[in-house]
Amino acid sequence: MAKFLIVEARFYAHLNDMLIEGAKAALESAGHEAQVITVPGALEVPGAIALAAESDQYDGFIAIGVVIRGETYHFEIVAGESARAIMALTMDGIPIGNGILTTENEEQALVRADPAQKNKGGEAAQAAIRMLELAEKFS
Ligand SMILES: Nc1c(NC[C@H](O)[C@H](O)[C@H](O)CO)[nH]c(=O)[nH]c1=O
Ligand SMILES: CC(=O)[C@@H](O)COP(=O)(O)O
Repeated sequence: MAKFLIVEARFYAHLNDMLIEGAKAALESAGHEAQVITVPGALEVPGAIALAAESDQYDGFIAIGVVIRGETYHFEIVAGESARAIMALTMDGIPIGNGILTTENEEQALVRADPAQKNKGGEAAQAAIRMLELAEKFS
């Protein structure tokens, strides 16, 4: 059994609840443990993962959040920089699945957050599980 940390950017609570439900279901069905911590937004997720990875308390990580386009360029920064920083951590060998949705509107986010529809939270958890398997295989 591995220990995963779900790092959620709790900007849209009702959407996060669905994403976390899907992620936890995927982890539990694979026999793994899940804990959840919360940060304000997607820009804080990579830093929180980096801090938690440094603690050596967890085997893998799932980033959860929702970034919905508003009126300004800020969407590009939040969506792009959180993804870029998470990818950088992945390239450092930290097993991470990225379940941060980046959508044009809430309707698109709802379909992707819902475990009964596109289940992006479960998808991110499965990615993290696979990356941990590879980290163990190549260590
Ligand atoms: N607009 C969204 C944000 N913005 C907040 C940033 O992520 C960050 O918390 C702030 O800039 C302080 O550093 N975050 C989301 O997760 N989703 C959004 O739609
Ligand atoms: C993704 C965002 O940062 C967004 O929610 C902010 O909205 P706005 O660009 O209208 O300030």
